[in-house]
Amino acid sequence: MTTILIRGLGLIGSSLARAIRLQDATAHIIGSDTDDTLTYALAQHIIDEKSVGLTAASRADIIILATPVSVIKTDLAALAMIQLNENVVVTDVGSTKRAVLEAAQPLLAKGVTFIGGHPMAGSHKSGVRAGRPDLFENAFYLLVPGRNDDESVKRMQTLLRATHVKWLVVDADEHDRMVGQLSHVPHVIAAALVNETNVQFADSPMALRLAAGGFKSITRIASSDPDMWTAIMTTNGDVITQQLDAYQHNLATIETAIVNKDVDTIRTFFANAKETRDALGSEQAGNLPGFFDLFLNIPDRVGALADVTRILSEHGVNLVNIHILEVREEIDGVLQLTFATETARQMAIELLQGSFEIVRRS
Ligand SMILES: NC(=O)c1ccc[n+]([C@@H]2O[C@H](COP(=O)([O-])OP(=O)(O)OC[C@H]3O[C@@H](n4cnc5c(N)ncnc54)[C@H](O)[C@@H]3O)[C@@H](O)[C@H]2O)c1
Ligand SMILES: O=C(O)C(=O)C[C@]1(C(=O)O)C=C[C@@H](O)C=C1
Repeated sequence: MTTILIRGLGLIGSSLARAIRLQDATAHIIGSDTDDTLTYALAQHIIDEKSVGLTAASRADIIILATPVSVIKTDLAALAMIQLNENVVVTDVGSTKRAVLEAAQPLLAKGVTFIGGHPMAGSHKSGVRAGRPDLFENAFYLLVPGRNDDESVKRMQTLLRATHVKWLVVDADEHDRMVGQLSHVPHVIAAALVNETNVQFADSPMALRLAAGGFKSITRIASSDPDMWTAIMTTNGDVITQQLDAYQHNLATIETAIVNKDVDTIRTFFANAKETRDALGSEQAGNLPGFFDLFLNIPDRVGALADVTRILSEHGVNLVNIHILEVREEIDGVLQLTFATETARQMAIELLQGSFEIVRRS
């Protein structure tokens, strides 16, 4: 039996737990998080045991740190003070790697195996309820081993084989530069665009509701957790600010071309971007938007819930998750339906809006 301690059972930690569980029913999964999260995770059989802080660390064969990077750093320092299992593998899922590897030095100095990890898949949603076992399927999972140790890397890959990821070993500098451009800068841009739009519409707040696919798709990630992103900005700041400078230079170039009505430059700007973006595709894992929710008022009558699922399945619309948020006797409840694609959610809206009241669209 393998004992696995997962510290932080949010989107990523609970998705890993769910995937491990699918592959290895005998694994003993211990969770460490807030009591609310642990109670939910235990009830849903995502974990087998609740624990506090790092108290279970000494019993674990693998320790997965899946909290914000700031907490991962503190935990790595604390782990260096604890007597761990001789063959333990310690890993993390943090979005930056130089700071994490630096914080792992005292642990490495004690001879403990540490392998930095970063699954390149996720969502703007957070928390244990957002996790799913297939979150990482076909996504890249970057590994930054603390020292050359192929055997430990293989052990970790075996433990996490149910994630069905594509493993890639990189060094910490390379990692932070790549994800800076591909993930961190885009999150800054999305948040800045939303904030600036808010300022521009200060005198007409209703205008934001006109936002269609363009604004929504470029700003989806602005809904991500602020604490997680603060920790990322403070641990990859030098790279991010350099890349933002280059981006601003690019913006200035297109701005000048627009002012000068320089049609050739403007066209080349869009043509180059289209060529690169088209080659990337839109449906590959790690790129998927992840979750599309729909909220319905569900009347307090026998069979109402069954009607919703029947209508959707009759039309081949797949649900990722269904969750009753409120049920009060003789009063409508709120039903949360989660879909994997925007197309599926749109179909569901069309199919259900005649029979049920749609209350919110996130
Ligand atoms: N969200 C993504 O798309 C994504 C993708 C890849 C990697 N990551 C990285 O994975 C890590 C987790 O991100 P997430 O999206 O799962 O976040 P999340 O907010 O869904 O989960 C974080 C969990 O950690 C817990 N936590 C926070 N501080 C804690 C503490 N001091 N003690 C115990 N528990 C604590 C929270 O209660 C929460 O359950 C982050 O380091 C993030 O950078 C995120
Ligand atoms: O899909 C999203 O919502 C994400 O933000 C996932 C995303 C990314 O930027 O692509 C976010 C942070 C991670 O470290 C890795 C993946």
